[in-house]
Amino acid sequence: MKAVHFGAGNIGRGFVGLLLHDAGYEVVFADVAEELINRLKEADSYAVHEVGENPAVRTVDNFRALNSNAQEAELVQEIATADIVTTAVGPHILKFVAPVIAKGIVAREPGMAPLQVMACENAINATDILAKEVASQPGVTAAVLDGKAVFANTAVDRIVPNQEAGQGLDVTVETFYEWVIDRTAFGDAAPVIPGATFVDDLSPYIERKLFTVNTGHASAAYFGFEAGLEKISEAMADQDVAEDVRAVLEETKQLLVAKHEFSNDEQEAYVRKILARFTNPYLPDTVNRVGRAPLRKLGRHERFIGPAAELAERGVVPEALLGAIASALRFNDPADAEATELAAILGSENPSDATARITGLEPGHPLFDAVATLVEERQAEMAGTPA
Ligand SMILES: NC(=O)c1ccc[n+]([C@@H]2O[C@H](COP(=O)([O-])OP(=O)(O)OC[C@H]3O[C@@H](n4cnc5c(N)ncnc54)[C@H](O)[C@@H]3O)[C@@H](O)[C@H]2O)c1
Ligand SMILES: O=P(O)(O)OC[C@@H](O)[C@@H](O)[C@H](O)[C@H](O)CO
Repeated sequence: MKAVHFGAGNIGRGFVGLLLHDAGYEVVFADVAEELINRLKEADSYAVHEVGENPAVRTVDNFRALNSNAQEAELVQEIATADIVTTAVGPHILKFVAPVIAKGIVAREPGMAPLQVMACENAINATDILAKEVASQPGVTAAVLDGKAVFANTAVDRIVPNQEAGQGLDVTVETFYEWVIDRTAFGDAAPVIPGATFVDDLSPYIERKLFTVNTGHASAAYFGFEAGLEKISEAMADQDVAEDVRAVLEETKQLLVAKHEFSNDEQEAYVRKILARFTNPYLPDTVNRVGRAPLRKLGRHERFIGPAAELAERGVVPEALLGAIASALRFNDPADAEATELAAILGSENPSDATARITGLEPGHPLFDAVATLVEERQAEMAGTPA
């Protein structure tokens, strides 16, 4: 069995690659980072260090690696003969990996089992985004894809921080993990991945994950950044930050319980478990990594505006989420390209236009004015004049 995995970064090596390896797949990593790919080509194995409660070291071997820019022809052949394709590249990168995936699908021999494609990104229905990109490639139609590939949405959860320099290919991760996969896409031929959970309806799981783990995580990052703290565990040790994060997760809990079939007690237990994960002192995770790409995180269906908009539509003023959104607007890490772009938008557009551009909210939406007020306040702060 063979899997081609795009993105040999933190979650690629520390989670998806590990679980596919443990499921018996040979993994072909495809990445654009030349040095990383060369290291993978030269290595026979790497170690995944699981830190926290019940620490363990796992070994990943039986992999190969390809540079997806320089070795496209080889990559097409690997995809043409693979059982599975997964990605962990970031939601905005899916459009760049779609062309080679499309070529690989088109090159599959008639009679082969369909390629099973799963995007493992932090976004609602990321695989649908990838499938749409694949289907829009020249020469690819629904008829061409029919029978040659199936696309399944997934939710992936494991905190994998940026790795220390000098660690080589080895990855430090938390012990917890969860990979939930939409079973319905596969008919009766779902892959066997012992570490994954297959469900008939993914939407409660992906929303619970994104609006609890990622909403809470990003809140800790932005509140922590504002407080001048470096690590997520330090942010969570700060009483004010911890209380603010808790308040945000109370609001998303309210939405998730109202919307899905999670009981209040079940969601409360989930929240507590997630908060405990953020405090893991063995995990060197930073507010800069977790807060990365604030424009993506402030998107319409993302971890802040998504739940806040739905609460507002239900007549609830999401005070704590608005506090986190205000904090996200202040994330001005100079090393983050999206933080720079965010500052440029705030510096050049009126509050209403900037709100629409940053969040995708439409004027007239019940959340719009509250966010526009935060935008205006942030603009005044940046200009050094009170709003
Ligand atoms: N790190 C985590 O804790 C975690 C957990 C769950 C989900 N995720 C999601 O997984 C995805 C990847 O996150 P990460 O933390 O591993 O990031 P990362 O930056 O460590 O890894 C991304 C990798 O993708 C590669 N890449 C970029 N463009 C590419 C292209 N065109 N073709 C092939 N490879 C390309 C990069 O070189 C990099 O190695 C994101 O969507 C993230 O939200 C991350
Ligand atoms: O990957 P992002 O940028 O969407 O979010 C940053 C972190 O919150 C994220 O990577 C978490 O560590 C992960 O989602 C945990 O499962």
